[in-house]
Amino acid sequence: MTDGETGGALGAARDDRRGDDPFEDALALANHTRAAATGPARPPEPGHGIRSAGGPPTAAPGAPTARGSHDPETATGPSGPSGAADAGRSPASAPHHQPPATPWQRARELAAHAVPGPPAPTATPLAEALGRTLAVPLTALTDLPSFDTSAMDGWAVSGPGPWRLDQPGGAADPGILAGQSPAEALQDGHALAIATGARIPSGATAVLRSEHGEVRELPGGGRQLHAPRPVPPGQDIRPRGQECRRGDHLLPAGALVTPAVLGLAAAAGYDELTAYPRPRAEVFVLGDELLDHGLPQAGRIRDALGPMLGPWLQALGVAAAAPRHLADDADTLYAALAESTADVVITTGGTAAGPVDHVHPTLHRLGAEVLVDGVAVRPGHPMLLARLAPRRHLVGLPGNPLAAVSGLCTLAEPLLRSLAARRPPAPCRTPLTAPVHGHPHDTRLVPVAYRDDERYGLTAEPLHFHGPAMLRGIAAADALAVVPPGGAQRGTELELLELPWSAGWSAGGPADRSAFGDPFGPAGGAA
Ligand SMILES: Nc1nc2c(c(=O)[nH]1)N[C@H]1C(S)=C(S)[C@@H](COP(=O)(O)OP(=O)(O)OC[C@H]3O[C@@H](n4cnc5c(N)ncnc54)[C@H](O)[C@@H]3O)O[C@H]1N2
Ligand code: MOO
Repeated sequence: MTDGETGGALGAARDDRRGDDPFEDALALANHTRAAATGPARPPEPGHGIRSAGGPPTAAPGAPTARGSHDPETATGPSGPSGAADAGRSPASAPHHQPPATPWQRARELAAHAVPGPPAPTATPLAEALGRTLAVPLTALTDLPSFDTSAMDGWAVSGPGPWRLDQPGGAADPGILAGQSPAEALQDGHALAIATGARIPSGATAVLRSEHGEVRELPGGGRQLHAPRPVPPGQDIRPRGQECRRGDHLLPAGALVTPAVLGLAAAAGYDELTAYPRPRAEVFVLGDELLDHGLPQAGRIRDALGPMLGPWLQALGVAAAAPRHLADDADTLYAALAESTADVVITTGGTAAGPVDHVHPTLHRLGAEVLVDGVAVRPGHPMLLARLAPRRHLVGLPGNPLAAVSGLCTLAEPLLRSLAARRPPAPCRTPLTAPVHGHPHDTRLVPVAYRDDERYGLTAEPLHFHGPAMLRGIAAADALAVVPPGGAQRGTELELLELPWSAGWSAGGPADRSAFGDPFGPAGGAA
């Protein structure tokens, strides 16, 4: 139903809303400045038209050959003209030829293999290594612990008790503290106060915890330490090399640098790690209707994608520049794409063939190679992937927000994962708590939340509010369920694409059902 939404009097509304608007002005200024700074848009290289590598080389038998159930007119329109002659033309005058949609799984593979591999690894200071992938194994640069260490606050003791308490600094002597190097050996029958983490003096055989010892004054002066029971040798001493020996293999190449890996690397003596660079992404948010603050008004709406995509990309280990809003203007988009040096440019909106949908014509004008032009997935089927230069790609996300999420997970995530040398996530299949309708031909991605089921363990509950323009479902979700054409019954184990921040809980919480009201009828109704 929502596939058939139309833009209506969009063009007319757009003229009305130009006016005294600070965001509009800032936008215009930013784009103007940027365009002016770069001079006239670079002309395309002669003979470069749009080169489509798209098409589904492995289309499943019986797969749809036009773009799903969409208007066949748009699926069979003529190819646009190539080269400079069509620069700046509106899509209305150069209709985009829509090739067959690529099957969803194939689209993900094409995205993952769009680059031959990650760029060369670099030495990366620990503070910048989070989220990168190790290019070489992590081996210990030192024994850990690197010296025999007291595991408790108490006394280092030598031999069986009782022990004469050494207090070279007087009665208030704190003994050996962490960070100090005891110079003198402990004599047999002697004890010395020691703190957790302090280096064990040579000659010590064990540590007696402070709560287990009793200090008694001796009649002739001095003090004696008593233990209620015998202290086994080695008690509460962490021996040197207990965790690892210098040169031990700690983690393999390909491991993700997590906060815990940073901690381990620091403990093992590293100041920098040899890791693959973070892919650099730039996000261009298209749409003159978008506001960056306040309430929607006069036909204009808030930009939901700018605030979402930066952090989402960061969660994927990407260095993402602050999203830039671009005016719905072909030359502005052309200049921004021609100028960008990012590994991956992500555009939002403008992928369809509406009056101000400039993505296809601009790729054409740039001579980009379109690798995926439409995917057999709902929502988000107008998504696209193009090669701007040998190692520079563009992912065109549809403007509808959940459709954009679908494009992000389908095309951007595998591409960025390959660039970052990240491993694919472990396959995750979970039974559904409720049936989900399917699209007749296309894969569907449906937001689901994890639920604990007494009988089945971890299950996935399909969420409502999953229309292409809605984020309410995905905001409460842990994952997107991959629903095959035709749908899935309750209890079916479906592949899940986990959201990058998912940790088995969701914003609504298992007990709160209020987020899952029903504007669409049955759970998981077809988008
Ligand atoms: N004649 C046809 N029209 C449309 C088709 C089609 O096949 N034939 N496909 C529809 C589908 S499905 C989608 S998805 C959209 C994709 O359109 P675009 O990528 O060109 O996106 P826009 O037209 O710019 O915007 C679509 C929709 O999303 C809103 N939007 C855009 N950006 C944002 C943002 N940053 N935050 C929030 N909302 C955003 C925009 O206002 C529109 O409502 O095309 C359909 N049309
Ligand atoms: O159905 Mo569109 O692909 O709104 O996402």
